[in-house]
Amino acid sequence: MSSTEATTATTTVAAPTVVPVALGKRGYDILIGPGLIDGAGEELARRFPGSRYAIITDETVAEHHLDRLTGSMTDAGLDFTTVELTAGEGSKSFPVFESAIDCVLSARLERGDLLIALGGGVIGDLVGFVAGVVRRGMRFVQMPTTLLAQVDSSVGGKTGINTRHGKNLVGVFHQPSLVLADTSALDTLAPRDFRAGYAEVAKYGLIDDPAFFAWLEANWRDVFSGGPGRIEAIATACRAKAHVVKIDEKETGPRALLNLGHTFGHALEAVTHYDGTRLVHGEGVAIGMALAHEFSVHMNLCSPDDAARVKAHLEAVGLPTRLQDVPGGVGTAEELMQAIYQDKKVKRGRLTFILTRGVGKSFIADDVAPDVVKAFLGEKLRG
Ligand SMILES: NC(=O)c1ccc[n+]([C@@H]2O[C@H](COP(=O)([O-])OP(=O)(O)OC[C@H]3O[C@@H](n4cnc5c(N)ncnc54)[C@H](O)[C@@H]3O)[C@@H](O)[C@H]2O)c1
Ligand SMILES: O=C(O)C(=O)C[C@@H](O)[C@H](O)[C@H](O)COP(=O)(O)O
Ligand SMILES: [Zn+2]
Repeated sequence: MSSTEATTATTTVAAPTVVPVALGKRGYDILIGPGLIDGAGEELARRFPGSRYAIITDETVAEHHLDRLTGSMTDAGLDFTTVELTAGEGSKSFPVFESAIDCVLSARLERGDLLIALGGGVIGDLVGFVAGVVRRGMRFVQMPTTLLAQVDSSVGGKTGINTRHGKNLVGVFHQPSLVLADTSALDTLAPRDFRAGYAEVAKYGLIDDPAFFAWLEANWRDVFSGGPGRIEAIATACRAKAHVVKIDEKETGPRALLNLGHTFGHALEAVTHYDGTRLVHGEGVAIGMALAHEFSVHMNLCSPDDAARVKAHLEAVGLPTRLQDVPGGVGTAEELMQAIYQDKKVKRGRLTFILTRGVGKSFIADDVAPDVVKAFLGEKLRG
């Protein structure tokens, strides 16, 4: 055999992009790239020697990606148990929270062990909350498998569940110990869920990065088709979020900017009873961001051209932008206002909104007059 024939073919996997979240003792790395689930066992064994794990996922994600993770963890000699929950927003609820806790305790995981959230934002928010309270705080690893989770929910430590009163009303700030964003997991994601996650990507441009928004307008097809722009967009979003979380971990100030589009969006999710067939979070955020720009025009803060530009881009990628786009309707302006009053940004009964002076010029507006918001919503409901 010649030396050329003897050479073993090796697959070169590009090193992941690493984005640090600089929070001192609570700091951690976000690793972004393809194949990270397959290499997770080794990564975990190196970073958390001697630990046991509970992998918590949903049934859809399990079907596509659980074997890759359990195979890798078995190869690395790790001890773990797995829990599969029902997919969808309904799992961010007290009954599912309780049953997840029961599984973790039944497996006798100790405080120093780790939970692994393998899934989208629903699994990440729920598992983070379980980790935050079981034995008064366990460590957890985020393995986000949706675009939304890779660019937003897996980073920053906001965890929690919904109640009939509103979105994310019960939860804790609890930072993960590591985020492994395997971009190849996105290949199995339904187009609707990919689009919904894109709304949160566009959000970073609209908050304070007009160049990123312009880049997305030019490159969104590459992001959707899985070209090199996809990892670039995810890394840009993670860097932006890591920066905001570093300067304001518990949202006493600028972190509220990450709520652009969410005051309206969360109200829409609440009035549609978190029914993911009618509206998913990212779609609510897309409508909410379009409304936030139109409301800013209504308040003479933003030019109609900028609001139209934002709406045009969201519509170009196939996202909804109007109240009328929600199947089955969204109720009355009064019903939406009741939901808006449960927003966590309400201070002493006064409404806070993220408004804008144009693309990439968002700001926090305290004390927005409720009758002006209600009149605006009434106008929008009339079409
Ligand atoms: N904590 C935060 O900072 C934060 C930020 C943004 C959103 N969120 C929350 O995130 C949630 C929305 O997250 P989401 O959009 O990821 O929804 P999700 O977790 O419900 O996932 C969407 C759907 O995709 C499926 N799925 C996930 N990964 C898949 C894959 N790789 N292949 C095939 N199917 C896959 C899921 O089973 C589900 O049916 C909302 O509850 C929202 O409030 C939290
Ligand atoms: O991380 C944040 O801060 C955000 O606001 C990100 C949002 O995209 C996310 O939907 C978050 O869960 C909303 O926070 P909430 O405090 O309004 O529940
Ligand atoms: Zn969001």
